[in-house]
Amino acid sequence: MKAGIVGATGYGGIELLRLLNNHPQITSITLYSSSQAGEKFEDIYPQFQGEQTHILQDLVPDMMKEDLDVIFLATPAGVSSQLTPKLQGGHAKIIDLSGDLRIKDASLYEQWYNKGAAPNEVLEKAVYGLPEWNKERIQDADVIANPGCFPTAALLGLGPLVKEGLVKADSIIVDAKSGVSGAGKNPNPLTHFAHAQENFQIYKVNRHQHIPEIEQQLSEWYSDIDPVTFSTHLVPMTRGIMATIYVQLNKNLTEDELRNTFERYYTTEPFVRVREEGSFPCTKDVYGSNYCDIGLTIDTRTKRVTIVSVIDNLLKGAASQAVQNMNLIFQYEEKTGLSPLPVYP
Ligand SMILES: NC(=O)C1=CN([C@@H]2O[C@H](COP(=O)(O)OP(=O)(O)OC[C@H]3O[C@@H](n4cnc5c(N)ncnc54)[C@H](OP(=O)(O)O)[C@@H]3O)[C@@H](O)[C@H]2O)C=CC1
Ligand SMILES: CC(=O)N[C@@H](CCC(=O)OP(=O)(O)O)C(=O)O
Repeated sequence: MKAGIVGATGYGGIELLRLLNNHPQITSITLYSSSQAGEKFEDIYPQFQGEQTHILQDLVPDMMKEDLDVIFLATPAGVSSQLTPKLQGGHAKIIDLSGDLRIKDASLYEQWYNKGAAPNEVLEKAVYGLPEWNKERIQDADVIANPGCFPTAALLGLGPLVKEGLVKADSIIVDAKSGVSGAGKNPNPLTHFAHAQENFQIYKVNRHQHIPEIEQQLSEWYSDIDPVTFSTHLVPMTRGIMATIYVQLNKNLTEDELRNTFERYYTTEPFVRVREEGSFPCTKDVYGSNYCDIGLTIDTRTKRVTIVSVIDNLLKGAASQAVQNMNLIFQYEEKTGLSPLPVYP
């Protein structure tokens, strides 16, 4: 299988290269760059020197869509909305890591991303690539909208209770924290080392672009769901996301019934691990892996459920989830090439 990575010099692209390089079905990987075509990738990132070298290529959509089997777009918002129409309709499957193809309502995308949306024909074709919840549609897809990092953690944590109609519709609060690699390779005033280290800050309060993505999926599971409160914080660590989720139930459940609801959905899922009662995950438990670990409990005083969901933002939140989607599309075993265990400590 021949794979191409657009945006290969970015954090998501680099992780894709690392994963695809170890994927047994991938025979060639072509890297594309909009700003450094002609340069050797290994000169820019010497840590990747090895048996193979990669010259960064210019984007030629007409050739790419026929020559490649799968194209990953690891580009900033606003790029794949323009590029996907040029790459569609050929031989290659497209997996977009950005937010451009996730939100079905073009005007909602424009409102939250402050950019022009992809054409409706593209949005209609794009399948939301959350494998644990959308496997069948992913298997038939030509274009995948890979979920956002925060939505992956939030939705895997909320899915079983919302899908079962157990959550009071107006009670959802998602309090999320991310490491700085979530913002990509270029520092900005928020993520600059001098500002971010020894600091803990909330950002994009009530205006984070992942809010409509989370609400879109929740309302597919349960149409009467109300808007959610979703807050994001920057933590001075390189990678990792923790979403601490609070919901109220509309019926009483015991701890066992609560855990069983999650187990029913996730025991057959290779990358979601639900903790025993009293155990809660931290970000290092999934560092460098495709796992989402979930811990949960009910507060008998407030009747509120606390769900803790952790992922590696660059992996289950981006690159490895994209490879999981590729495996499903091409009918490889879902775990192929996704090295099973986290890096610890
Ligand atoms: N970082 C994370 O944890 C996550 C990121 N995402 C999303 O994935 C995408 C990639 O993220 P990330 O890797 O962190 O971002 P980076 O900023 O690290 O990298 C993006 C890359 O895109 C390329 N690029 C920039 N402009 C263009 C353009 N006009 N056309 C083609 N390529 C361009 C650049 O490479 P070059 O100049 O060589 O072309 C750049 O290296 C983003 O949309 C992001 O929001 C999603 C989930 C998690
Ligand atoms: C730490 C940090 O800044 N994280 C980014 C994640 C952005 C992202 O992944 O954006 P899309 O999913 O919309 O492509 C943020 O909160 O905006």
